[in-house]
Amino acid sequence: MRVPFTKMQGAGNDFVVIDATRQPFSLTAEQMRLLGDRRFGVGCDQILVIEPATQAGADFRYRIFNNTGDEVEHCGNGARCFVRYVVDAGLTDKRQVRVDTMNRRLLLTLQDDGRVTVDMGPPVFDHAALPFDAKGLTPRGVNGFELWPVEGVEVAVVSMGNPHAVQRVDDVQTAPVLTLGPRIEHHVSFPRRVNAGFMQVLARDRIVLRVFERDAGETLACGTGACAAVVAGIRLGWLDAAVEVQTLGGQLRIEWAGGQSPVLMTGPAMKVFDGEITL
Ligand SMILES: N[C@@H](CCC[C@H](N)C(=O)O)C(=O)O
Repeated sequence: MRVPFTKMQGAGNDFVVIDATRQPFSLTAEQMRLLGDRRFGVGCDQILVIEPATQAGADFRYRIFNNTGDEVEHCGNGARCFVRYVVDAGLTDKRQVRVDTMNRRLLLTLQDDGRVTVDMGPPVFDHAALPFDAKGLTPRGVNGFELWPVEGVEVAVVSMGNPHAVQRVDDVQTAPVLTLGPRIEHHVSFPRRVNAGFMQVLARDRIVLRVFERDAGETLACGTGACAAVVAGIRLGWLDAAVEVQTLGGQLRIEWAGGQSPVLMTGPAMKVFDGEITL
């Protein structure tokens, strides 16, 4: 099967984008693993599939698969690349696009400087939503929020549509992201596993973040991870309402006014090349 695709990246988090607005998407999990393989395929952190809208009020539907072939709920950097793709491919002439993911409707705005702002919706702290099973764990309350003891460190748990466990570290460069990340990802308290964030607070409006993503391992940036880290930092009293997040692959701006207000994420989205692969 010949599969046309577009390679894209947002702050170095990289994607194979498949346009399924004209023909149905039919790749198996095995074919997606091959597509995502950096040696035997194209290589990417996630595969993004763009489909026609199925719900009233939406412009498109957007599905996300980790490079393991597992379908997941959300991808923030991918959302920015999605809107860049649909505008550049002429699939819409709107600069504000509404898109449905597995469990959220996102509003995306293409800015004049080429960056994209995504209304990611509100964060969710309900443990069932992550899911997070706190049985046997005693939290430490900080500023009315909780830090949970997991794998010998304290994590804040937040869902941005997908699950995140965020910890504060003194030095993100030397943090044990590659060894502790997978242990947190697979910890028994997270039945559907979790994305593990490591944040260093530089100032109340500036953090450095590394994320060990569920399935994909450490990536150069994780958009939902940046939102989760800033939300956790605000709830814990460490951060202000607008924060610049430095990732390994670029900078994201995250804003959250608290409560049920949506988290806003602004950052880059770039095409790398078009291609075609036979699977
Ligand atoms: N890179 C993404 C998140 C992709 C999904 C994640 N690995 C998961 O399994 O939840 C982002 O930019 O948010």
